[in-house]
Amino acid sequence: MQQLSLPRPDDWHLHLRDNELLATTVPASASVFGRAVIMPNLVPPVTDAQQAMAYRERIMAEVPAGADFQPLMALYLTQQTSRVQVEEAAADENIIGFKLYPSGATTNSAAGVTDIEALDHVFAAMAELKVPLLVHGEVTTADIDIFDREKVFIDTKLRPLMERHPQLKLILEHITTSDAVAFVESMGANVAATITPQHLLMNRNDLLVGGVRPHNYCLPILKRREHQLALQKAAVSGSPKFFLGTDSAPHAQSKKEAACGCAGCYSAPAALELYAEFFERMDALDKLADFASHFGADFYGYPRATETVTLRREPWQVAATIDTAVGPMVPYWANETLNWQVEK
Ligand SMILES: NC(=O)N[C@@H](CC(=O)O)C(=O)O
Ligand SMILES: [Zn+2]
Ligand SMILES: [Zn+2]
Repeated sequence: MQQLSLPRPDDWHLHLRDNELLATTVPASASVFGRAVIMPNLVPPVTDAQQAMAYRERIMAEVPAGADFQPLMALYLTQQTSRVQVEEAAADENIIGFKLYPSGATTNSAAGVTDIEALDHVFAAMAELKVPLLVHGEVTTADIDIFDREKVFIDTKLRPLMERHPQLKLILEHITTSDAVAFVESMGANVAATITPQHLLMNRNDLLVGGVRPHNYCLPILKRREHQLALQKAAVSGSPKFFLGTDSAPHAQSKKEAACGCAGCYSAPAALELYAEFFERMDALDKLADFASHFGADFYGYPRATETVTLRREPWQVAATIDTAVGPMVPYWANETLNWQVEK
């Protein structure tokens, strides 16, 4: 196969950051994706509808002419989030749901949730008003090993949460373990998951063998190979519960290549091509359109895209660095080759 057309894909988990960096990050995603869920972990976080609208306007100002890009704003859930805010979110077509960051779990999560159970009235309102809950699923206590944090979160927080709120529409984001796959499969159609390119293409060897590779460092951290295999199987299974969310998370090169490097892979410059690479390696290119363009829209209740994008089989090399307003950035897969290229 030399050419592959699919309905315009959507990115159901994306970090664009803010201000001058938007001139780089928005075109990178808007040139390929039709819709994207915009993560709210700015400093300060995007916690209410007003802040989200102001942020959305800053994003829209950077959408290239001719691109039809729809940012779907996620609001940052805090211990102070109220039922009124859930009602506001439900009434606002530009807001997709609330994002739960356990406090301390990841980049800019300090304002996140410290006591999930204390927010039960908020989750009840979300279930009632059909407002989705997007979850970074990791516990944060020092006694739990970083490689076990997703599984422990599922067992101690998520399963009980779903028992208390069985109707809650929940997306476990950037899943990394066979435990997460099993959890999602064990739940009803109101529970789904996104999977990143790095968790499909890599395991923890790619982070640590032969030297530490900071550009493959993200959270939840890459796991052992058997978990990667479980994610791969889920992605090509044809189950509508698993779909595309890049978690493209740009950090300046100087912040990644540092004594205490930031977590996040900037995959947007090659996002769809990375997924195509994975699906081709799995001999499952026929499943790419469902994963990238159909299942997420179906789950969230948006119409499937009618426009198409075309991938050509024309190997290319991902840039070593990308110049941005905050200095050079090393994209995920830098200097490596990809077989497929999006026609732009
Ligand atoms: N995935 C990451 O490693 N980093 C993300 C935050 C997140 O999605 O957890 C970021 O904002 O940098
Ligand atoms: Zn996260
Ligand atoms: Zn993320």
